[in-house]
Amino acid sequence: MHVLICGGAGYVGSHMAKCLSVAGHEVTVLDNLRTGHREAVKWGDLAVADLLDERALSLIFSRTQFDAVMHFSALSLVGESVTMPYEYYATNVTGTVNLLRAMRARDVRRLVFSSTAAVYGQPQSPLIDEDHPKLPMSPYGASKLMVERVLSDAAAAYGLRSAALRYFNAAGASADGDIGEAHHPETHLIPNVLRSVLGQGGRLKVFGGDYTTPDGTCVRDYVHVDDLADAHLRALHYLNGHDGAHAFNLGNGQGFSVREVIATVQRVTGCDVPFEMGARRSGDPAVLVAASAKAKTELGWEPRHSGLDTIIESAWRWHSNPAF
Ligand SMILES: NC(=O)c1ccc[n+]([C@@H]2O[C@H](COP(=O)([O-])OP(=O)(O)OC[C@H]3O[C@@H](n4cnc5c(N)ncnc54)[C@H](O)[C@@H]3O)[C@@H](O)[C@H]2O)c1
Ligand SMILES: O=c1ccn([C@@H]2O[C@H](COP(=O)(O)OP(=O)(O)O[C@H]3O[C@H](CO)[C@H](O)[C@H](O)[C@H]3O)[C@@H](O)[C@H]2O)c(=O)[nH]1
Repeated sequence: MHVLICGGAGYVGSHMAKCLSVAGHEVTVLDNLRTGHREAVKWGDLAVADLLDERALSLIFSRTQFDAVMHFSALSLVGESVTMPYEYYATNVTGTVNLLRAMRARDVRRLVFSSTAAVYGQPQSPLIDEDHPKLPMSPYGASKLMVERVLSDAAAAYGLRSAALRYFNAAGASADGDIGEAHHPETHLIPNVLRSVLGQGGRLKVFGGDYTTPDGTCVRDYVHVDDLADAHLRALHYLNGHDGAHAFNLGNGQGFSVREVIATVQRVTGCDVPFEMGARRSGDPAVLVAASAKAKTELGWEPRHSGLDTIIESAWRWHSNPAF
């Protein structure tokens, strides 16, 4: 297959490009390089374009007949989305509708879409499954849920087959250290803990120690980026035999607190983590853990790099010697 990867210069998308390439597929990356990196595009061609530029999209689709699209492009910081909602809805919703129109014009009928646990909002049960109420608390989460609605409507109107993969906390890096997470500024926990060990960015600030969790810090479900890529590949194959718009949670089903992440980093790196306790970050639920039974049953997905040690070891390898 020849797969177009929108956002393939970013963190998850670049691991996807590698995974598809290793599986023998051809890849083209479309990215505006806003948060992505040219150096992360090592598999397939790069078309530098913005999803808001319909002419550029139509040109890219006229050059190649893609078999499917994987769509990672987005603005994806919860806090930032609250302060600049127009940009978030434009990129995440309008950009996606532009992409879907370009696909329709060329009769490309399969899409795997990066959704998020943020579509659920405040958890109403310890484990979140796909039927959990969807009450996003930020423009970011709302924009992803809107796209999921568009995908359902597109299935009914145009026969688009899609899978929305709702990831929990993507983490880790490629085992051989050639690509990894490189967000500037970095907001995610694991890279920030590692940066504090490396003396970059000062002491780690722990956002809140007074949550109703066993040690008072927030609990999250960390899933290795290569396991996410594997799930996307499985979702793509799933769409060969299934009409409609589908959604799957992707997580390990096991939560780790911020303090547990810090302790694991200390163990894996053999270094102390300089940190201080700070105030809660607004919008952070105390616990977010996935029930991913649906992805296991229907996609045959099983996370293989799911241990927190494995995730942190791979991230440590990358952050100690990043290629970009
Ligand atoms: N990282 C996580 O923990 C996480 C969790 C849940 C969901 N997600 C979702 O997964 C996807 C990938 O996340 P990531 O961490 O790799 O993000 P990222 O920022 O590293 O990658 C996004 C890519 O999209 C590109 N992009 C942004 N706007 C664009 C536009 N208008 N046109 C073309 N390209 C554009 C960026 O340049 C970047 O390369 C996002 O959709 C995000 O919402 C991520
Ligand atoms: O420097 C930091 C960074 C994070 N945290 C804490 O660590 C936990 C994890 O935070 P991340 O920023 O790494 O991840 P989030 O759970 O906030 O966000 C992730 O999950 C969301 C779904 O709820 C979205 O999908 C988002 O894109 C994705 O990064 C949170 O409790 C946060 O408060 C800190 O204490 N200090």
